Amino acid sequence: MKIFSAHQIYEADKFTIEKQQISSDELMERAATKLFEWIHSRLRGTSVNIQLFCGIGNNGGDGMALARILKENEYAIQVHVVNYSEKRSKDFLLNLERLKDRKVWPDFINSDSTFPEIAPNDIVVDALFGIGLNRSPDTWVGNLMKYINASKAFVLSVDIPSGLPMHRGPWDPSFVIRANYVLSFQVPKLVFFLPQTGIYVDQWEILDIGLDKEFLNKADTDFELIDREQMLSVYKPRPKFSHKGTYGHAVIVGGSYGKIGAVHLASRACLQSGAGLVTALVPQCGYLPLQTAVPEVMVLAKDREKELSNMEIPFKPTVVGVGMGLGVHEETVSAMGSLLKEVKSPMVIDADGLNIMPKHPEMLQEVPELSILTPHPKELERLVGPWKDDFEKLDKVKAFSQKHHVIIVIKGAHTITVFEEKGYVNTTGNPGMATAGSGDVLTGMITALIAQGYEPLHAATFGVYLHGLAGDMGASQKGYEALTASGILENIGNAYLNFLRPQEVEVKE
Ligand SMILES: NC(=O)C1=CN([C@@H]2O[C@H](COP(=O)(O)OP(=O)(O)OC[C@H]3O[C@@H](n4cnc5c(N)ncnc54)[C@H](O)[C@@H]3O)[C@@H](O)[C@H]2O)[C@@H](O)CC1
Ligand SMILES: [K+]
Repeated sequence: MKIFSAHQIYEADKFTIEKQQISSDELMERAATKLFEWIHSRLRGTSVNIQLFCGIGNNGGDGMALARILKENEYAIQVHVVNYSEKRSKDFLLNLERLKDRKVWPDFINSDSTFPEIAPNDIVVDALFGIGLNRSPDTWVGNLMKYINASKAFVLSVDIPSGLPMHRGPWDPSFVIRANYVLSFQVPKLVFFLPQTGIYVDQWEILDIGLDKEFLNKADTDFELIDREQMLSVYKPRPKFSHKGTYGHAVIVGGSYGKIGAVHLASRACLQSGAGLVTALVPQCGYLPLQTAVPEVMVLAKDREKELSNMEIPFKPTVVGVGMGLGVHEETVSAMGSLLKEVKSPMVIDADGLNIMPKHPEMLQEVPELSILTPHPKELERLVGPWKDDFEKLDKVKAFSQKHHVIIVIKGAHTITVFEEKGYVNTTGNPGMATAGSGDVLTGMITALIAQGYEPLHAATFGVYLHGLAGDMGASQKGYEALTASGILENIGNAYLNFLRPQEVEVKE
């Protein structure tokens, strides 16, 4: 599913209005009707007090139109116009008049007004600002937002939590509505998925307001949501007459004294994600534990006892995954330099494999094109430098990806895979996966997909998707706290099964 910028959404609105020969207020009416249907299907006429806080632009217009439809259906409503500007939109004014025609008189909140009381059982509809926010809300409007946030009421935001700009972090983090639920028109918004702004959104859902499908399909967007449907188009079924050679020989390079477990996790994850053969390249201390714990994995134990000083691979592997538990011993660093010179095909680089790079920038030049780097936030900062907000971070990562022609997997609640100009936002996973070794499992999985012939970008997005799904399945058995990297690993098979199972189609009444 594509993620559109504000500019693209306005374009889609305009295009739809022209093509379908409707007026802008008809589109607003559609939006408001969808909002009403969502609310009505849940409340079914329950007597609850609904307080609508409406701005003076089109987001406020949506709120006003919704208020009218709620009133027509005998809901108890109170409408507040938050009068933050004289520049009222045409469709807002039209819907204000329509509301007055129904004998509903909104109260107008200005900078010196006392805010209305909000009871814990009320429902607040937040229609202050939509995607048109382009500067910080005035202090009194911000204070109203804080007041709404401090209430115990359920807050339903129209399109986007008010106060969140579409293109940058908020000017003041306390001047943003914290939404229990966001009903967003037609397309998801990037801010729902970024760590600094996703915190304002508990749950979100898309309402289809009938924007032109052809326009939406054709548009080129900077970001995309990775979902099951898309991954199914990437998935490579295993042919009957295949053999283990068909699925490649992956080499996992890593480990040092006390950190052999990282290689254990990555190698097992690599096998369980479908690689034909897996060899672990480790220092001597890794030989016995790996041979004992994972009989399916071949082990190449190099000369030193406690760390790798030689990463020579005596055959041509399909793919190399490197870095987990490696340490940063001087000789390990130099061995890594040689490995990078040796390998010409895309690699997967994680953990210490990444930590080595910023101190040895010359190594970055040796990273094969289309390699996949999987940094967590600290590792990422070392690679691209600090950022002031998530948007700057994404810009920096895109620039880095373009410069070095590599794929970067920004790990987080919604992992974003970046390749050149574009970001792919993952939708699986849960907070239970923030646990030791989770990243080693991911590296093993992505390495396995490359071994099986997936092109690197697909290996990264599909690997991230499956890893999250395996984590979700693990968490459903054990809960977040008890989920471990082994728990994720054990569910890779279940994740594949779940992913490939035909989904039940929801039958509408
Ligand atoms: N035809 C359409 O374009 C549709 C628009 N829709 C709604 O329209 C919204 C966008 O509406 P608008 O573009 O009118 O913008 P908003 O309603 O988001 O914002 C209101 C206006 O206030 C001004 N403004 C921005 N920041 C401000 C600030 N900090 N203080 C004071 N004034 C500020 C801007 O001029 C902006 O246009 C969407 O989020 C959606 O809810 C929906 O009705 C669907 C159809
Ligand atoms: K809003």
